[in-house]
Amino acid sequence: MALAPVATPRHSVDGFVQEFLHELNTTQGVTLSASTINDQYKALALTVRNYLMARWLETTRNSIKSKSKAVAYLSAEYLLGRQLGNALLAADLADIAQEGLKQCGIELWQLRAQEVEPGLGNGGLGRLAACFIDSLATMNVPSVGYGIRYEYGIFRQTFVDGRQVEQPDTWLSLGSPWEFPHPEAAVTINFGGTTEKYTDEDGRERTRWLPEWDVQAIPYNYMVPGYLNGRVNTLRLWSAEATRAFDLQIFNSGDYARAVRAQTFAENISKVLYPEDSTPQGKELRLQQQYFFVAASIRDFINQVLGEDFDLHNLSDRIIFQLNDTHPVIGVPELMRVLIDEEGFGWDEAWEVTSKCFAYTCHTLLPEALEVWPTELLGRLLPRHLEIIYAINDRFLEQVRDRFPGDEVRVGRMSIIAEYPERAVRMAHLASVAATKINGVAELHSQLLRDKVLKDFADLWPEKFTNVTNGVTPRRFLRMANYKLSGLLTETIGSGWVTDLERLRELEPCADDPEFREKFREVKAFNKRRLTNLLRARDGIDLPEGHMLDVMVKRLHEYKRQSLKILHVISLYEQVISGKISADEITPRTVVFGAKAAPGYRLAKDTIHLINKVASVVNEDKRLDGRLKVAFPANYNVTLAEKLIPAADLSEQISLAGKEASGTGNMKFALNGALTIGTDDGANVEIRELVGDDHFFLFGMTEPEVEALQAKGYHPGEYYQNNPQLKAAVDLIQSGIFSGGDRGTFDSLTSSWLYHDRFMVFADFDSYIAAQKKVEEKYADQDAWTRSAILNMARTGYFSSDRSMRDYMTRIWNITPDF
Ligand SMILES: CCc1ccc([C@H](C)CC(=O)N[C@@H]2O[C@H](CO)[C@@H](O)[C@H](O)[C@H]2O)cc1
Repeated sequence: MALAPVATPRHSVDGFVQEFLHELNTTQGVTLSASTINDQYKALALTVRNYLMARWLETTRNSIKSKSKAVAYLSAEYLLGRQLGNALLAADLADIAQEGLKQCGIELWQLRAQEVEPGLGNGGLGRLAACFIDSLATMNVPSVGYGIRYEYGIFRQTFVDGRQVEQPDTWLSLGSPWEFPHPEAAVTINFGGTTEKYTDEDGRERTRWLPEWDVQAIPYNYMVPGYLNGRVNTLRLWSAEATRAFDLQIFNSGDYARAVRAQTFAENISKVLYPEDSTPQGKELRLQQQYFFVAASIRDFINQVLGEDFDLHNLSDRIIFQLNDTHPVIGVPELMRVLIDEEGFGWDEAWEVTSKCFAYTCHTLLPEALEVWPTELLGRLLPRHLEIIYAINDRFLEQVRDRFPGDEVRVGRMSIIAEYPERAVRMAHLASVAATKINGVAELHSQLLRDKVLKDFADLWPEKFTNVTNGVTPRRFLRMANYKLSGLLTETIGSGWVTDLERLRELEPCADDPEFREKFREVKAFNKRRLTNLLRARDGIDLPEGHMLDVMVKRLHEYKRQSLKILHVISLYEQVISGKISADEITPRTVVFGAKAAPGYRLAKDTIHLINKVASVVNEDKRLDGRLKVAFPANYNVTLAEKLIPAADLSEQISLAGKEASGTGNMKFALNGALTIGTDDGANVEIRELVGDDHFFLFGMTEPEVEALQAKGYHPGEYYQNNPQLKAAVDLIQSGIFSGGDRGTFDSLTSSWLYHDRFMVFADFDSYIAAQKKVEEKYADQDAWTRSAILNMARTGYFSSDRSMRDYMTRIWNITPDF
């Protein structure tokens, strides 16, 4: 008996209101008059879900029915941002909801403000994953995102006396209306124990894993709606629960704590996101998290999509697992274990399949960010996987010796197993051996991977290496975050740009149109007023009228050089209070920072402290006549980015060349009509090539120049001694003026600069200051500035994550969208 397809509510104000009130009454169990904002928000979310449900079920049914190849995006992080606005957009419900709610006496923006964003990521890598799954859905690509449903996401940042203090991220405290738990599809995940050899019924020598303990991986599904295309893909996040939640015997023996210990122990696995984004702490729980979600995802895809009668020899015809950095690479020995130990494949048979099922994206250039797991730890937690990794390595090193006979130094360098300082597994080497394709995230980055970080592997397998420059979704970071600009774009070139961002090119002629420039400036002014209202209400920060907004928002890390930005501010301040320049020589500017520091990253936290202390002095010093301000709203996240980026005039992308793999904030700012001051690093290079040198403030050493200076020997103290402006700025910090007269407060920072300065802040200082002069000169000519801003927008359509997905499909996945 054919079931009727799920009814979608009527796409009208009445249909919407009816559905909303129905959800308010039946699901929230309240009347409109008695409902709280949270009730109304929940009911609205449920209503929007209902408009998307039919297409979600349809998409899921088709993806299981279709025999076409799909992508499984494996990522330990997804920085999703708020869901309501994006769902309203995808379902083309924003206007209807606005009107319908108004009829109910409710303001849509108030309900949107009720949503706590799922902060299931640290920064660039996590947000990129979120942009990518949005593009995969909008481009009709059969795909599923797999990850971890952390109970606590990235910490909430507060400032106490200018210092970062972390608060737990209780994003689930009011429940999340966007998740669909499926405990019936739980997967058992094993840990610990030993392995044993045995002879199977066919007399073959086999190995089996005898795990010591296990947990349940419970899948929670999230909708990933395509933009106005009737498709809804799925994001499947795993949550850990104890297999035996409660031990009644132990409870009855009165040892209540031990009775529930298994539960707490198990739950710990998906309890909290590790807040580091570049220096792995090597904690066992982190490895448990990685194996937990990857093993569940592989088993889930085989069970739920392929089904038990699927011949796994053909697995690579149906799936490609994209490894979002090395965090999910334990999936390689896991798939080998499943094929050999559970499916009875021989080694070569299993490797034949496995080595066609994975692709690896590297997101970093910092050696310390490359994960290595001590064999002691990995062997204790996953004894069978360590055996398999050793076997993979043995066969790999045979290949290396064949190709480079007698070159044992190379063998040692390339081995998946490091012997020093302790025996450990190099996860980037394992990924490079197993992956069909290895890509960096910007052209310069991919080149540096080939020439340096993974050179040995590029020499061995040049065909494996490719590049896919990052991108950002134009739905969230333009259409939704900057709706005033979107309106101007659509009225000027039509609405096609939302799914075909290169269409922005059609705006180029508008740069020479004074009328359009005026409209563009009105939009920017609107966005600035909106930000001003937000920061006043959110942080008690007052943004002065008519200032250039100079914005630096990204994780706090020495290589990103927030220190260079604050030294610029301190230098301007020093010159005024020392009378070298008068305040009116300064272009009215507010420098806006947004940045979280990993809790254990001392110098990063000291930099936050310095920035806040400089702000509290500079913002109150009348001698500046209010022409230079510093604003540092706390808890920078996706929601704040959506308000900050559209309001920005100047985008700070000032990392030391050769350190930032790509950057994605740089793309969001350019697309929202901000000009970039930046080094030739990461994707800045490609942004500058596309927008043109006249519309980009380039400064600093190039990557080869950095290498050369490093090789020659870099002595930051000399730059300090020989550069009076730099010296005056550093001395002002050491004077104690920003620390209530205490001269030593920032010694950790100033001494790290004077004696190490690993990221060459002093070496690039002069060039940076000179570029900032050019910024001031250009900003004085608002028409020239606006013209450049429009050209930045018109020429950066390339940085759509839709284009990135097209590149992955053609260069790595060999997949074509479902049409
Ligand atoms: C602690 C282990 C660890 C190490 C590295 C990472 C990430 C790879 C760091 C990260 O987010 N990298 C950023 O990835 C972005 C997306 O490709 C790039 O645009 C940024 O340049 C890069 O820093 C997370 C956690």
